[in-house]
Amino acid sequence: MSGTDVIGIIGGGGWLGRALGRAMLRQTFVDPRALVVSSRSGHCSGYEEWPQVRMFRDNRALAAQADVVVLSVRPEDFDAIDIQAPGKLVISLMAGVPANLISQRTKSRRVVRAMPNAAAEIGRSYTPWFSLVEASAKERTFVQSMFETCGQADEVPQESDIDYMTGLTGSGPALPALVSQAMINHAIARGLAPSVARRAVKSVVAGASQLLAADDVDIPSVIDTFLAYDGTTAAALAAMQRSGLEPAIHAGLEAAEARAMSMSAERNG
Ligand SMILES: NC(=O)c1ccc[n+]([C@@H]2O[C@H](COP(=O)([O-])OP(=O)(O)OC[C@H]3O[C@@H](n4cnc5c(N)ncnc54)[C@H](OP(=O)(O)O)[C@@H]3O)[C@@H](O)[C@H]2O)c1
Ligand code: PRO
Repeated sequence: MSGTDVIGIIGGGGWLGRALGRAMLRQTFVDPRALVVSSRSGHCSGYEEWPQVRMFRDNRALAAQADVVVLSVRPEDFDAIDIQAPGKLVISLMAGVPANLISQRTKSRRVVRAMPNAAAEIGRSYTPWFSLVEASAKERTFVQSMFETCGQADEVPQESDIDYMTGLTGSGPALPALVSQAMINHAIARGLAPSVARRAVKSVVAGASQLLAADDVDIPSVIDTFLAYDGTTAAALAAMQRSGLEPAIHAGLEAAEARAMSMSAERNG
């Protein structure tokens, strides 16, 4: 792997493909002349600032030009992707498509499965990744650095970790979104102006996220501190626990994992 490798993103105009492509360009991880992207129409929006990025309709042509192929189409669209990439590094962002199947179809053993999330758009994804065959030190550095252009990343030792984390971190941003929506709904029902309710909740959730993200902040200690204070916050937390918040979150994570596993199982036949 080298800094001059051509990177091709199949589905490079989609939500995640575009977020990754733009992050790599912004962070100068890839030169715009070394980025190729594809869509069914042959045009991908989001790259206007980098006119040297090449756009393809034909995925075989893209794969022929690229040293590294990123698969960022929806899982159900994978069947229509007919590329040969023997010896090339193939990085899939798809949920529920097993690495072995990707390897079989692309004719490459060098397959990595990664699971970024919607915060890639603002450079705040968390991306676990798994390599089907043991990656070389150069490949590891390349993949890790690629995903660090849009947030934090970690290699994980087994593919089942990716299926689990498809829910935990891939779908993860949707969980606080749902909690936020519940808070907004409550505030509006109690008579707050919707604009004030939305602004208040967004501000609280964004502020809390930054507070919790600090390296020296330990989440269980934060909860213990609120409980020990024994005031209104402790009352809220205790009532939420009694109402089954934790089982509800666990059920959500298990449902996402089960969906990822059943998608994989269906594809493995
Ligand atoms: N969004 C997330 O937060 C997220 C998080 C983790 C993982 N993922 C995974 O990332 C993948 C992409 O998700 P997404 O949310 O970015 O979906 P998306 O917004 O629908 O993007 C997929 C793109 O693939 C393109 N495409 C479909 N068939 C194609 C083909 N034959 N050749 C070239 N391009 C093709 C589509 O573009 P045209 O219709 O213009 O061709 C579309 O823009 C999925 O497999 C998903 O499981 C997504
Ligand atoms: N977003 C995609 C989905 O909802 C994959 C993980 C997160 O299926």
